[in-house]
Amino acid sequence: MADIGTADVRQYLRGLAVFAGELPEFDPDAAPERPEELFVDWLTGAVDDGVREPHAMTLSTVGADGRPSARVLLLKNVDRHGWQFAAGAASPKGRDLAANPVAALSFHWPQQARQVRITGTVAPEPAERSAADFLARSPGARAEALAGRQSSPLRDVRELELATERALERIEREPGLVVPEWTLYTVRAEQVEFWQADKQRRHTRLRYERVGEDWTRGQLWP
Ligand SMILES: Cc1cc2nc3c(=O)[nH]c(=O)nc-3n(C[C@H](O)[C@H](O)[C@H](O)COP(=O)(O)O)c2cc1C
Repeated sequence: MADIGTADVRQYLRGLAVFAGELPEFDPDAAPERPEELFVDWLTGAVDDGVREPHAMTLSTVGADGRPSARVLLLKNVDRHGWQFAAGAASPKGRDLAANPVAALSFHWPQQARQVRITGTVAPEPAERSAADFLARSPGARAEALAGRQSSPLRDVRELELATERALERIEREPGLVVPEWTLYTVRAEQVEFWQADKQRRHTRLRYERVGEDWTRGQLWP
């Protein structure tokens, strides 16, 4: 690991590689009519190139106080209805979404120097779909959700250990148990931008914009 003092960080960052390696082609004129089709194409390309956790994305929300907040989540599904993720409704992000049902999602696949940016409105799915998502999680992940209190201050690690242990026991006793606040959310995209880096900085940007149930698309200046 490099040993750098804080005074040298600027220089150190300047020396790091960006858009290294071979970059894929992106022809915006050949792009499909719908953004979810291109998204799945890029996602599978990221998987093929060995991107770790290619389905991890940054979810940005806005709180009741107007302040933004961002964190990484896993994508659960994408289809013509939108991009889905799951989270606790009582968590800070769940509370943000209740106050302001809008969000931005961003994906970054460094091996291909690609980025996808999505903005839209967010709606919870019906309880039975959220329950199905919950039951598909591993026992450990279900126990974590059952223990609850996500993002509240942890004063004693033993309290967490005890709560997780109890939650795991309960899940073993009641395998069909569902945490009601576990929610599958769908982002109904209004804009989806596909960004492909170019080593010469002539990046290619294609933005889709929703028009009812259809989409228009056009390129943006880099
Ligand atoms: C790769 C990765 C995947 C994650 N997936 C999820 C997820 O699917 N759902 C979730 O609630 N939190 C997930 N997290 C944790 C969140 O980033 C976050 O710490 C947590 O949800 C609390 O966020 P909040 O305080 O803004 O509500 C993930 C974190 C990482 C690094």
